[in-house]
Amino acid sequence: MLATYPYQGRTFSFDPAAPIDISLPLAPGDQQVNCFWAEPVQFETIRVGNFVGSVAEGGSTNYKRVHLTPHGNGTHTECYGHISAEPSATLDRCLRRFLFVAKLISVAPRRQDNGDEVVMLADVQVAFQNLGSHVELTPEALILRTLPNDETKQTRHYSGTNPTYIEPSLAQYLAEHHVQHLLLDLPSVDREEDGGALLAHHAFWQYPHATRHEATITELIFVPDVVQDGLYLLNLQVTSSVLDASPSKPVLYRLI
Ligand SMILES: N[C@@H](CC(=O)c1ccccc1NC=O)C(=O)O
Repeated sequence: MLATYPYQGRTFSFDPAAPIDISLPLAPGDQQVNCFWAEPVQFETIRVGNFVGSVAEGGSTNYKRVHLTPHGNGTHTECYGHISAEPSATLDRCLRRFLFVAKLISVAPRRQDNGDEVVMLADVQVAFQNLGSHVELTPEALILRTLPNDETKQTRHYSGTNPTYIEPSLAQYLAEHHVQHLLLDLPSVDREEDGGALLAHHAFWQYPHATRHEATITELIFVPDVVQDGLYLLNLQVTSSVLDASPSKPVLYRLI
């Protein structure tokens, strides 16, 4: 059974029973994706008096404390609070809608003279054109799958490896075209070590001169090869943490 979704004067259809989860799991141990020198996720069994929060150890319930670093462990979504001192710049205030029309494109980064691998604006523009159908449709969200798309992206330890990032002019272009949400399979839109410049973050949020308060960036997604480039309905879910970032669960539905 198909459901319909209206967008820019058209009616699209999607199958609610066919979700495509593009988040990475949050699990303890060193088999998980990791970046920015974060400690691995930890789930700690709570013990109080005779109580043990582990059914395996004889307790009545599982009851654990979670230790995690949103920017360093797994799929996460952030708002401009990532680069702002404003106390009100928290994701729970910025992200108030959870369904968006998204385009998924695949782009290979280009090696720069200094050895950096960078996703270039020109290549993204070509990929947009190559989508064929719905070329004229400006999406609310852009999902960037970098090539090659090997499975190791799900478990990579990125810290200290100078991972791929995006050209700041690409972030600027997305802001100018009112793309509110950027999702990508990299640890950051900016260079791992850039002296605190964070040029693409600033360009995407137009911070601080014309801050795009509702715009978000989602990092460390993984889009399997079987998912084709094209038009999707994106359901972007986060925790209600009062923080600049949250672990997140982006889920796609193919739009037809
Ligand atoms: N590149 C920045 C650091 C940075 O971007 C960052 C540091 C810790 C956690 C997350 C970061 N950026 C993520 O988007 C710098 O060199 O200061």
